[in-house]
Amino acid sequence: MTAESVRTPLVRGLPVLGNALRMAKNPARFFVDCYREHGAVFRVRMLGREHAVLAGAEAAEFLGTQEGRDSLRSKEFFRGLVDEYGATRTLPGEDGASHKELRDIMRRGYSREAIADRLDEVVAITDRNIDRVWQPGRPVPVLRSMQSLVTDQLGELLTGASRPEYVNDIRIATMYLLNVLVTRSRPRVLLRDPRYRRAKTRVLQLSQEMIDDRSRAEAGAKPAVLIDDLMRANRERPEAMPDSDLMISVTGPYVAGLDTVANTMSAFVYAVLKHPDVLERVRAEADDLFAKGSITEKDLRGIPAIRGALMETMRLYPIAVVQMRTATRDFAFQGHRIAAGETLYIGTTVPHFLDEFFPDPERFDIDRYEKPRAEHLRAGAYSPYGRGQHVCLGKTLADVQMLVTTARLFHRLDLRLDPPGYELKMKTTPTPGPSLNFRVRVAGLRN
Ligand code: HEM
Repeated sequence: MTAESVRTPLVRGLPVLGNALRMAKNPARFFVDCYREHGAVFRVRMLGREHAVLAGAEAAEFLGTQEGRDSLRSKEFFRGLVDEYGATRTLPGEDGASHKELRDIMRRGYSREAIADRLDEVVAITDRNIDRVWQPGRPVPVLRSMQSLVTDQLGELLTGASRPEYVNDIRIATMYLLNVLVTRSRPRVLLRDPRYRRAKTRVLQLSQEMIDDRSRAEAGAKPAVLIDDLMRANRERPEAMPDSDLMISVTGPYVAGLDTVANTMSAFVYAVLKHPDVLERVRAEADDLFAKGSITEKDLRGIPAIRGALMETMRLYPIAVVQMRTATRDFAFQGHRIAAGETLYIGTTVPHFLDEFFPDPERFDIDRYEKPRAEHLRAGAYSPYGRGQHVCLGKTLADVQMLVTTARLFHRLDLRLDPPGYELKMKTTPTPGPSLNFRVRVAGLRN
């Protein structure tokens, strides 16, 4: 059988809508079910458009190979967003040398360096949010509270100032941009919605404010590596970072970090509260971690239960279920022919749910990641942060942020599900995560 002769199956779906409803309901489950039924390569239809899907461990590995880099690109998926903001390019939408140039400008700002020496500040920001929102006796809407907390943290760490007054605008603008322009799961006409127009204006205002504030910052101001590096590039190499691109780049941490981190930490709270044995271990470790007051990055190596619970949360509740790409040329994958110009979903998180990689995959088992099991280390098995050249630039920062924040919440608070037997409902746009009505009750302060 020649490579070109393998027929790629088309997943059955509804007229016009295709597979959109099934996918919208539970994207992770949808791609796993299709993989089980059709194998590693199949086609889906969404609202009249057909997309090829490469799924599983080999597809995840493919993203990191030279052939993968030469055959796939991200540009088309971010073009609409770049145009909407009058920019020339944006990191996730560039490929090859242009992508490397932007990634090099932003690498330091998004690295662990941005957070490593500031863990006590992360704790202090978490505490001020706990004191404001997570009060004993009160039901707490988890996702919204996490969104405020994350905005507060990322603002301080990456841009030098917290801007809680913009959290709703960032959230609304990001939602419309991802749904309409990136995933294209909603019609373009929605960009005329006054709610979006207002949020967009406010986000542009936020960008300008951040740039102006940082220009005026005096010596001794809090470090903000990312915004400083972006502004230096704008001054010294305006061809690489023109004003228009600076405006969109300074809000990058919010767009990339707000939903992803808030969703993941909300799912973490649910999963830990749902498993009393895990809760006990998480609390014990968190209490030890904060027993001596100040914490360092080294201390985070000694919290295997919290780390395991976070990794398990990211396995079972992935934020980026697939990576979207366009084929730059004709190529073959496992005998299936993909034509230049086709749009593809790379199902990198499908192995998260497969027994051959994670035995008893539905079980929330926080000990999978320690040696000798180390189930995540098998080739292509675990990809919560994506794969290949666009792999999450903020992943180390995000890991540290989430470990410290969740440890602090469980150290300080006696949280309970509200109601006690609550079963998590998920939202799927703009990114999958716990629904807005997920609440916990603060039964008391532990510390
Ligand atoms: C739970 C937390 C997070 C998850 C699951 C996550 C996941 C991802 C994934 C899957 C991608 C790749 C998308 C693709 O290939 O198309 C990505 C890219 C990116 N992420 Fe994250 N992310 C998280 C948090 C953060 C945070 C906190 C930041 C920074 C503040 C950040 C910054 C970025 C950037 C800048 C990119 C673009 C990289 C590039 O295109 O080269 N992420 N993230």
